[in-house]
Amino acid sequence: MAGGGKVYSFQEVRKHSQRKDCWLIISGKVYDVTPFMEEHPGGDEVLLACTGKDATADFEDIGHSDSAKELLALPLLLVAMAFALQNFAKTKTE
Ligand code: HEM
Repeated sequence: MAGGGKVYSFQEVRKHSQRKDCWLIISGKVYDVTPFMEEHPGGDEVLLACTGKDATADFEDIGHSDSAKELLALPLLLVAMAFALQNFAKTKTE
């Protein structure tokens, strides 16, 4: 969550709608997905397309796996690092 438990107005969240500064609203929580943009398996474009609005339906409708949903409870910087490591390991074993 961006800011750990802070309450944001929609106007404030909407200011963060760029590739290098991207916040998403999912199920009433604000996520700073900036560090996750490059590592998101669905790509950064879909994330960008979901800024500045409630992205809950988009997140649900795509049919994310249970493990993808569980990632929402973790700091996205750590999630991004884990994905980067996983991809790096793949390039070493292929
Ligand atoms: C912080 C929020 C998000 C996280 C942690 C996340 C995580 C993931 C993960 C782990 C996958 C791999 C497939 C899976 O396990 O389900 C995935 C795929 C995908 N995600 Fe997300 N996602 C997020 C937000 C979104 C949003 C808002 C959209 C907008 C529609 C989206 C669209 C997609 C798409 C299109 C795929 C590819 C599906 C496929 O090719 O199988 N994601 N995401």
